[in-house]
Order: sequence, then C-alpha cells, then structure tokens
Amino acid sequence: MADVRMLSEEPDQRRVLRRAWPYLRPHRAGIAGAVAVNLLSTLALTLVPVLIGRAVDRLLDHDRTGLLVAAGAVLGLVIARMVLLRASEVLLTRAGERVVHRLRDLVVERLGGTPLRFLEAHRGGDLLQRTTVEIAELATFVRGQLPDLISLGGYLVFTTVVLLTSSWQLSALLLVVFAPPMWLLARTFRRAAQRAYPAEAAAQATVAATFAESLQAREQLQLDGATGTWLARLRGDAERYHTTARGAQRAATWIDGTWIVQGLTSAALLVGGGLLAGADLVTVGVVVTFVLASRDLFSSVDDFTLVAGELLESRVGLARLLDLLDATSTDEAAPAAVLTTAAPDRGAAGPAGTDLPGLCADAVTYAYRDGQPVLQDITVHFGPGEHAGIVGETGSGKTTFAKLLCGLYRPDTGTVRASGTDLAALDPAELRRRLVLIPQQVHLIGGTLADNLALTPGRPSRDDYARAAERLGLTGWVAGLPGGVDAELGSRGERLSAGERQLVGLLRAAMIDPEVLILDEATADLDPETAHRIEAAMARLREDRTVLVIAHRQTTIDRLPRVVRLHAGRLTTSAPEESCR
Ligand SMILES: Nc1ncnc2c1ncn2[C@@H]1O[C@H](COP(=O)(O)OP(=O)(O)OP(=O)(O)O)[C@@H](O)[C@H]1O
Repeated sequence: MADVRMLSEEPDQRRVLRRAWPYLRPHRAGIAGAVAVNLLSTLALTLVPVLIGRAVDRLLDHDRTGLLVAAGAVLGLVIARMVLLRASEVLLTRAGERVVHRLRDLVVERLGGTPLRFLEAHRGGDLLQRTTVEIAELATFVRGQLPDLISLGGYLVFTTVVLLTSSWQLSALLLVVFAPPMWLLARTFRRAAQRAYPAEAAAQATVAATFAESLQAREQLQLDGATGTWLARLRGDAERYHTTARGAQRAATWIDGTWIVQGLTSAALLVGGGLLAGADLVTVGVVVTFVLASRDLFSSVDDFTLVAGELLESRVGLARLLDLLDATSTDEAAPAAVLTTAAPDRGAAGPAGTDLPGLCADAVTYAYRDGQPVLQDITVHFGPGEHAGIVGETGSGKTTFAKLLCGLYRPDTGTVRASGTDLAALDPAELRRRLVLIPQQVHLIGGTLADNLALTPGRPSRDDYARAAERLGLTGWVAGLPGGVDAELGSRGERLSAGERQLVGLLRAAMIDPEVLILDEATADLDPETAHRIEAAMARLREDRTVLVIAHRQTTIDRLPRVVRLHAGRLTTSAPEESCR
C-alpha cells in the first residue's frame, strides 16, 4: 500500500511544548516580553500583604509617617499591578494569536499539498475537528487562560518566598500540613486527566466525523432508507463521547479535595500563629502578612489547578494538531524536477505537436489496502499527442489508473513518467499545469459558476471564462444558466447534473490548456443533450494534446483510435513489445 502516515487518535503528549517549539521560535521575543511583564505584575501583587503587615507594625508602634509611607506604597503597588497586568494580557494575547494564526495557516497549507491518498485514508470530520475546533480551543486558551496560568505560577513562587522569609516556623507548619496532601491530589488529578482528556477529544472527533459523513451521504442514506442505521451509529458515537466526558468530569472532582486541605491548614495556621505571636517569636504584622499571603496562596492553588486542567485539555488539542502537522509535512528541500520537454507555447503560435510529453506507466502496482492490489504490473505507453481510451468492467481499476497517470496517486511499485520524468519528482504546480484529470464526479464548491472557474490556476479573468466557453462551444450553455456565468450552482454544485459538472471541468481544463488531458467519463446516465455537449467540447479540446479517456459509453469507445483494456487490475491488451520508450 502507498506509504501514508496515519494520524493517531490519541497522539503522544510527552514533550509537546518542545515539539511545538519550532512553531513558537519565530515569536520568542514577543512571548518572552509578555511573560516578563506578567511576572512583574505578579510580583507587585505578592508584595501587597508584606506592606500591609509593615503598616500594621507601624500602627502598633504609633509611627504615623511609617504608616502613611506603607499605605502609599500599597496604593502604588496596586496601581502598578493593574497597569502591568493589562499590558501583559495584551502582549501575551497578541503573541499567542500570532502563533495560533501561523499554525492555522500552516495546517491549511499542508492539507492543501498533502497527497490525496492521505485525505482518503482519514475521516473528513476528524481532520475538520483538528483544523477548526481544536485550533479554536487553543486560541481561546491562549487568550483566556494562559495569562492566568503564568500569573498564578509566578504568584505561587513569589508568595512561597515571601512566606519563607516572613516566618520559618509558620512556613514549616504550612509545608507539613498543606504540601503533602496537595501534592498527592495534584498527582492523582494529573494521572486521571491524562487518561480522560485524550479519550474525550478522540470521541468528540469521532462524533464530528460521523456527523459530517452522514451529511455528505444524506441523499444516498434517504434513498437506501438507511437513515435509522446511521442515526444509531451517531447515537453510539455520541454515547461514547458522553461516557468519556463523564470520565473527564470525574477526573476534575479530585480538584474539590483541595477545599478540605485548605480548611485543615487554615485551622493549623491560626493556632500556630497565635501561639508564636503570644511567645513574641513573630510580630503581629508578620502574622497578618502570613495570614493574608497564605489565604491568597490557597485561592491561587485553586485557580491554578483549574487552569492546569484546561492546560491539559489544550495540550491534548496541541498534540493532535502537531500529529497532523508531522503527518503532512513534506521534505521542502527535495528538488522538484521539470519535464524534459519544455512547456510548449500554447498561445497563438499554433500546434506544438512534437513537444507534447508522452505518458508511460512502467510496471505499476497499487493497493488501497495491504495485500489487496487494485492494479498489478501495468506497463503501457501513450505516445506524444496520442488519443486513447482505457476500458474495462466496473471495479477493474480504471479510475485508480487515471489518478496514477495524472500523478494524484503515487504507485506502490513502478513509475509513471511524462517525457521520461517520474511524475513523483515533478514540481506539483507544473504537474497540475501540464496534466489535467477531469474526474467522473467533478467536485464543485458552493457559489457561482464564476467562483468555480476562478479556482483554476493562473487567476483567470471573466474574459478567460468567456474565451474558454467559446472555444468549447459552450457559450450558449453558460448563457442559458440563470444568471449566466454568475449562476448560483448550490452547495457543492448540486444544481448541476453530473454531466454538467463535467462541462465545468472541461471549461477549467480549457483555461489551463494542459498538454495531457485525462477524462474519466461520467457513469451517470447523461441526457442526450449534455452527452452531445461533452462530446463536442472534448472534440475541440482534443487537438494538440495527448488525450486519454476512461470510456464507459460504446459511442466514445468506437471513436477512439486505440483502446487499452483493464481486467481485475491487469492490462489485457498491451502489445508484447509494450514498454516505456
Ligand atoms: N478510495 C478507495 N479506497 C479503497 N478502495 C478503493 C478506493 N477507490 C477504489 N477502490 C477499490 O478499487 C477497485 C478499483 O476501483 P476503481 O474505481 O479504480 O474502478 P473502476 O474501473 O474505475 O470502476 P468504475 O468503472 O465503476 O468507475 C475497486 O474494487 C474499488 O472498490
């Protein structure tokens, strides 16, 4: 089977930040600046209880000036905290969104360039979930929770330092009563979350995939009366999702245990602080500082655990996104070959005959599934400018062969060459410009005919659309559509028949003007008028290019000068001397 790197449902989450670093590196200055400002604002907040403690001691010493200085400093710190926090949120959001934006662009680029085989091997809904929902969740995390997470992390560290320097005795008490159970709870939560969150994300992607597929196949499902079966499948997927979501909720309940630990610690601190102050081992101000700071510490731990839960969920999303980026990465340094025949000038200069590339399949084998080859050892040569048909019973491998001949698939073994150059080594843009396949089912996007024609490479203008229609004798057909070239074709072109969609494919091909054209005839019954339009347009397009037709209709087969036949994935008509000349 062609080598396709499959996506993992629950990809490895270890060292996810390190793996994401290449995508973060270009933004490191912005991120570092935002984190520094955030930590400064946190430091300002941490010093507030210390100054309040000082103010209390000055008050008890009847030192009015000292009291006013301490109170003024508290006010200054609070204002500084507010300004710095806001600045850090803006900086962090900007830096984070630049990263997310770049990731989104990269995913779209990679999916656009990934082999068709990769897309066919994965469920559309899963790809959709990774490229839209999971990136959106990442963006929300960056905007909403990441500033809090950094702030809380910094606050925990700074407050711990403040407490340690205020009273080692109370710090020791806090450490003994508070730290071990909190550590245990955090560890248990992390373990439970590591199992529960990836399972939840994978189940959610499955629901999206099943839903997207049932929408796509809605017509067929209704025709087959199979809607009920699909609904049952969707319900099954949804049930699995709810089960995993409940697992994630159960994991989160470990966080509630922190309340009990906090209550116990507060009681211990009150008793300990009272005894130490009574024995003159600490000042009342220190006890005040300690009580205020430890209260803040508790609520920070609470917030931290909650945000950390969201961090774990975002980590799963990031791991799934990185998995997609890894699987679709290409070796950008690989040199792209060009065809040995230069692209002929296909403008007004007239026929370029001998410059046309010949097309050759050399010992080609291909399988969609391991051990079940759909095409076996196919060797056939189509000369420059030749017109030929490929025929065979249904399922014999004609469409698969057409996709190999135009470079959409790569053979498992053997090669397909144009003018002696392996298609696999060709620059993709040149490949698409010089070899065009019009499939049985031409896929259109929602919008107008013009929107669909605009997808043709080379940014064609409305004049180009008109010229292509005129060349193919389709001006009347376009004008007859309601709105002409601006006719709404409906979602995925559903207002056109399969044959009419092929006419749109032919218009696109006429604008690209490729040297090799492969047409996979529509198998759907065509009305005589559309069949005639396709034949007439093909007759005009045939001149001055190599044309291969996957022929289903006898009238087409009769008109072709040469026909090669496939039977169960093997060529039955190749001449004994057939080879890649
Ligand atoms: N994307 C795919 N994944 C798995 N198997 C596939 C895929 N596409 C085609 N096949 C299988 O490969 C075999 C050849 O299919 P192909 O569409 O190439 O035949 P065909 O000769 O063009 O048929 P038809 O005349 O009905 O269009 C069939 O058994 C088909 O089920």
